[in-house]
Amino acid sequence: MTGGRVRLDGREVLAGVDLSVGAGDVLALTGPNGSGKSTLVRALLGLLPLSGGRTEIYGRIPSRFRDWGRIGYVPQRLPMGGGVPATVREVVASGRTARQSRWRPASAADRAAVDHAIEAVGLTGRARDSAHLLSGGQQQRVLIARALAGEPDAIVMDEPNAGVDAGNQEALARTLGTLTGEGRTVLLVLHELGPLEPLITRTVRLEGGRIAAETRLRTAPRAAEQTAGSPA
Ligand SMILES: Nc1ncnc2c1ncn2[C@@H]1O[C@H](COP(=O)(O)OP(=O)(O)OP(=O)(O)O)[C@@H](O)[C@H]1O
Repeated sequence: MTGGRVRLDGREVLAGVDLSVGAGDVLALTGPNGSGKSTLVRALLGLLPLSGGRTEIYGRIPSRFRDWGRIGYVPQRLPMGGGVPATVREVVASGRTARQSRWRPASAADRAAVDHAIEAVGLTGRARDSAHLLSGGQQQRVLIARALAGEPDAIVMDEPNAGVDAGNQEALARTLGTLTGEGRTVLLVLHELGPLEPLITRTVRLEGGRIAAETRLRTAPRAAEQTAGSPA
């Protein structure tokens, strides 16, 4: 994003943000309530229009980007519940659609990816249960599995630890550790780094819709790998 601005209800909620998320980065977006973190994430994904500036996903503006299977988005709140009850497996399988041919039924690879995603978040035993009957922390894991089912290169999570107990936060850290070890890119909105701290490569702090501070904590695993692998 370059000079990204977003106006909501006549108010400038993002006031000129320059942010680049590199391959293999594990970037934590922090900042006080109302500083614009969710707005920034949604604007980066093209879910909110910019009133100024420009943003690109893998080199394309969001309206021209087609390869949505490369991105897994875990929103802050559950879009599920209320409506038709769906099983954990059904919700997770819906995350596979961006990778599937539109006219073909799920292949063995699709089913294996869904099983693998459910296993990664430790919900194999609950796969046939109604997702809306699970606890908040477990529902969060269902949404994470839904994002993982598409085998994305980049995963974006808005406050994955909000309202989640310590045990589930540790479980998320383990799942994310596997993903970052595979060189995937992660963008997280976090109130506090908590158990995810050892995985974070960069923090970016927003205040009043602007970037107030940026810190690099460690080299991104993929960047380190590339440096190590490149000829001297
Ligand atoms: N649809 C909307 N219309 C008008 N204002 C909005 C809208 N959505 C968000 N805002 C305002 O924009 C500001 C930034 O909101 P945003 O949710 O991006 O902040 P945040 O940093 O993610 O906050 P939190 O940590 O509380 O989730 C807030 O002041 C919020 O009230």
